[in-house]
This record gives sequence, structure tokens and C-alpha cells, in this order.
Amino acid sequence: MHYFDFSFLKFNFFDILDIVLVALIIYQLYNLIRGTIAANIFIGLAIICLLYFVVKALHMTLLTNILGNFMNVGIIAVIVVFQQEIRRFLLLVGKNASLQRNKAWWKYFFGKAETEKNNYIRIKPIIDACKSLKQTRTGALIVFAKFYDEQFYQNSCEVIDAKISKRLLESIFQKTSPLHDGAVVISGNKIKSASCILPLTDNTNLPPQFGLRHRAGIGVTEANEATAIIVSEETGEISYAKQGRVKMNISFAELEKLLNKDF
Ligand SMILES: Nc1ncnc2c1ncn2[C@@H]1O[C@H](COP(=O)(O)OP(=O)(O)OP(=O)(O)O)[C@@H](O)[C@H]1O
Repeated sequence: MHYFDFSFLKFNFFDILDIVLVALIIYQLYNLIRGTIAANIFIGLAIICLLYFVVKALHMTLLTNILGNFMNVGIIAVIVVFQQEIRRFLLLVGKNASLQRNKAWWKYFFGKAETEKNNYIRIKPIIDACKSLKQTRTGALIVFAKFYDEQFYQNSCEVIDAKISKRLLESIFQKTSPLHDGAVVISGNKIKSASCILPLTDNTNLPPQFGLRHRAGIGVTEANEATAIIVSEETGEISYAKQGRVKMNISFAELEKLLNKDF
């Protein structure tokens, strides 16, 4: 009879905690890059890494040296290539660690119903404006920034700093308005700026009907802790972008739910 000896497998509490934490970090990173262009880059890097170990095991000296040199600067390459994702990840960690901004704590102490009621008051003018923009087929791009990064937004925007109102949003996106081109950025309880030029996404897997407005709406959510509503001028359809991914043709009930969660 053969006995297997597992005595070399010795785990203590901290080993298990270590594994759980690493799994959580990998899961969060996966969530951040899932469906975005960064996922393809990540697969590319993983293949190069795997190739390195294979050629090393096969003692293929030249390839091992070339890939080895690449691996030596790998961490710098990863930081450069994934700088936006790392930035989002750190924002996520910082946000969750902050008691004030953590909605779960807020709800725990002050009651869910109260928070949702206050949120609905903030959201209503935005939803009403979207309804009217959809009806009149007026193109619009509204960005909700968790943190208003002045450097990022203010360079290309007109500063507004006004109370959120349906009529103001409608007027900004009117085709005859000097501010209608570009995006409106909302942060906290204010329309912070309008006519913002945003970075476009590089994602090549988007529907062909998506032009610059949609690409800018998706791009800003890749680069920042932000979400975006895109109203199509062509079809009146409403799309919602978050973390580089987009939900197309959403209903107003769905929009309300998403804004309640994210805004
Ligand atoms: N980099 C940018 N940042 C913000 N807004 C932009 C940017 N580039 C273009 N836009 C806006 O998008 C408009 C052009 O939209 P385009 O027709 O290319 O978009 P689309 O995604 O096809 O949307 P639609 O369905 O409304 O036509 C511009 O008039 C401008 O307001």
C-alpha cells in the first residue's frame, strides 16, 4: 500500500491570509481590465513571460537572453503600459479606505432610505434632461467624476461650477450653444465644466456606429474614476460607460439605478 506524504504542506493562518489577499488583488485587477484594451496587453505580456520560461527550460540561450532582458525591465514596462489601470486601482483602494466617502458606512449610520432619497433629488434633473435630449435627438456627453481632477479636466474645458439643473443641461447641449461641443463634467453636486475635450478610447472592439462622442465617453472612464452618459444624436439611444465598458440602449429605469449606484 502506498502512502502519500503531505507533511511538506504546512500552512499557518498568515499563509492562508496571504493567498486570500493575493486572490482578492488579482480579482480586483481582473475586474479593472476585463473587456478593456488593457486585457489584450496583459495577455500579450503573459505570453512573453511564459515563452521566457519555456526557452529557458529548453536552454535556448539567445532567446533566453533577449527575453530575459525584457523581463528585467518588465516591472517598468508594466507600470508604463498600465498606468491608467494602476491609477484606477489605487483610487479604488483609497476610496474604499475612506470612511467619509464609503457609501456602505454612510448607509449604515444614516439609513439607506435617506441616502437614496437625497440621491434621487440629485439624479432627477439629469434623468429629465436625458429624456428631453433623447426626444429631440440632441447629442450629449455627461461625465460623472468621482474626484474632480482639475489638471485633467480644466485644461480643455469651460468652467461652469453651477447647480445641476435640467434646463442648464438642455441649454448647454443645444446645437446653437457655443458650449455644445464636447462633454459636461459633473462632480459632487455641481456641473463643474462644459465643452470638455476628453481622451478617446483605443478599444478596437466597439460597434461601428460608435463615433467620437462614444469613444470620448468610454475613454474618460478608462483614464479616470468616472462614469459617462452618452446620448446619441443619430438615434437618441442612451449608453452608459464605466471602467472602459459600455452598456448600450439603456432604459431610464436602468439609468436611474446606475446613477443611484455610481453617482
Ligand atoms: N475628444 C472628445 N471629447 C469630447 N467630446 C467629443 C470629442 N470628440 C468629439 N466629441 C463630441 O462628439 C461629437 C461628434 O460626434 P460623432 O458623431 O463622431 O459621435 P457618435 O459617437 O457617432 O455619436 P452620435 O450617435 O451622436 O453621432 C462632436 O460634435 C463633439 O461634441
